[in-house]
Amino acid sequence: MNAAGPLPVIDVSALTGPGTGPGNGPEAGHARAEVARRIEAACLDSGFFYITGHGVPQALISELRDAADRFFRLPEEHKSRISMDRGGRAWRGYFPVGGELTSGRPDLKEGLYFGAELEPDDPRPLHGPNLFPEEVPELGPAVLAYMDALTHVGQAVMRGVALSLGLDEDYFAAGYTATPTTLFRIFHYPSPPYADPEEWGVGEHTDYGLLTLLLQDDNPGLQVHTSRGWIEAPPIPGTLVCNIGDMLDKLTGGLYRSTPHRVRNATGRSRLSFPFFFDPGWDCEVPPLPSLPAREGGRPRWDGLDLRAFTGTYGDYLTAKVAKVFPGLGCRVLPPSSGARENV
Ligand SMILES: O=C(O)CCC(=O)C(=O)O
Ligand SMILES: [Fe+2]
Repeated sequence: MNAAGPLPVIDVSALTGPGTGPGNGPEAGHARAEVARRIEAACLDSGFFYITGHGVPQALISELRDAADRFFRLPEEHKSRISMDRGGRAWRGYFPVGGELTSGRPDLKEGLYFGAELEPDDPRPLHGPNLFPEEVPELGPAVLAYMDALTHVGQAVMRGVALSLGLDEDYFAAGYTATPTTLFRIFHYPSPPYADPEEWGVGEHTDYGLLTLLLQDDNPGLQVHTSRGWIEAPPIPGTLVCNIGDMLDKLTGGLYRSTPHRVRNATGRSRLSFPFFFDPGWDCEVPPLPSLPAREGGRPRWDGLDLRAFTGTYGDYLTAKVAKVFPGLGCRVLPPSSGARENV
């Protein structure tokens, strides 16, 4: 592991607080511009940074962690009462260790998948009601409150991203994220022996959407593939790790790269992590931003994929990705005629 310098920590409170509206004075605008400059530097470098000043109450974070910890300590037969098989096309619920294949191999993690709470008859794949455990009744309310809080953080960071790209601060909120796709997962990485060096908690991958906002417990494990090599992104109390996903890469024509990362829990303890995905609306197509100069080439992606070649909606992209990491579920979420699978 290359011990290159740590990732930047950016205080985003200027983006979450009162904005540049009438009566707020020029200072608010200056503060936002400064945060945007730091976000730009981080996105041009590794695409990964920590944020502070996000405004998510510590009490809510503690409630969520405690409830998740209680859930993963339940016996397997209780956890599997909300198994993903029961969530169907909504892609919700619990999956056991080895149940997800991020890099074509089973991950050494178990987890819970959540999303916006919707009706069972929602026609879109990956949309519908959540499956919450009866054994831990406090988990459901904590998840929904946390997703709500993180949606605000996502909008705030995207204001900074917009400013960093020379766009109006509400550029994304007025379009791509007017109705964002929001997904939330809780992962538990047991502390396995890792006899095989090719075994990972989460295999190397990039994230699919615009931004990922990751809450970690006290245990390290996340590794990021920067241009200087693999570095660790250990937990820093009070922060969230923020990284950009494939859709922001695609929108910026590769100017902001979505960076591969992976997880190995070698602490000897259990590790919990809470990634929240803040993504474009389901029906949005995501061509390069018209305001940016067209860019040719650039370094090849880790997986050889050319994001510019994909032309469908974000919903198409996400559904095809999910079909790959959960092959059993894929046949249920992807219509047989979908061509998206081949392109992603
Ligand atoms: O668990 C982590 O620290 C990261 C998880 C991750 O990369 C993901 O869910 O996309
Ligand atoms: Fe990820």
